[in-house]
Amino acid sequence: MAGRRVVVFPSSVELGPVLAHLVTSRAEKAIVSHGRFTLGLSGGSLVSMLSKELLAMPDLDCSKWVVGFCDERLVSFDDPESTYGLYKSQLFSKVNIPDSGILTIDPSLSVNECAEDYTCKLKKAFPDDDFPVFDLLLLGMGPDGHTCSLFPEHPLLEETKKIVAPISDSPKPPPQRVTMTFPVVNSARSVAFVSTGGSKAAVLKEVLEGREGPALPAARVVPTNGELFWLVDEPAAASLTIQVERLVSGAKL
Ligand SMILES: O=C1O[C@H](COP(=O)(O)O)[C@@H](O)[C@H](O)[C@H]1O
Repeated sequence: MAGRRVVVFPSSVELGPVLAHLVTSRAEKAIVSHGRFTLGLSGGSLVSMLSKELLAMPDLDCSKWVVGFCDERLVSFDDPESTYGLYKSQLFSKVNIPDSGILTIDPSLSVNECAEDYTCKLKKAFPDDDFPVFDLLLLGMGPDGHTCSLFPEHPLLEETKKIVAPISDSPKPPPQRVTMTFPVVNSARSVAFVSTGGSKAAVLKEVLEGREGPALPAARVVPTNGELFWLVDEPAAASLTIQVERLVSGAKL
């Protein structure tokens, strides 16, 4: 597929620094171009890898970053399932992102109100866009092929109007979440999936090489005008037969 780069690393040890460099290089470019860097974060296994690798970057300056969440679980910020809560303790408390630059959900609201409230926050942060155009979205993929909180065979896969949607029946706990929709994901200037470990091998093959039946959610991420990276380790890539790039540490994307 044109514009998609599948990049395989021996392990997350080599992948991590390349991911951090991707983030900071897209940040520099965005700040030169339009004065700020808008970053969408996912939860799950990404949180600890990204936090560790960004904190290891020399002279990290996040003062012009605006950070949102690709999806968020509707739990209080001190719940171990809260994606914001995890980033707060592992990253935000240690870098200079202004509080006003961190766009959080309001977990005290009902799931529908929460999605509306988060939609308003994104519209305010992106007043010129019909669908927010993030400079970079970092995505994960579950072993079922979900990304954000967009799950296989769920009606939300067909959402075309909303920026943020509520979900009350997430098959992965917790059941109540809010999620960016595909129109937002596919409007981004850059999208990078991070997928590691042998538990992702079978689904990664289906997502990247196709399958019988409807495309899995992660396969529906095809940025309209943006670049798409799949950063994976050897165990996750073990079943792939497509051509991939193999990189080691020090590589730059
Ligand atoms: O529930 C979620 O899962 C996905 C994938 O997580 P991973 O631990 O398998 O990498 C994550 O991207 C999403 O943000 C999260 O809410």
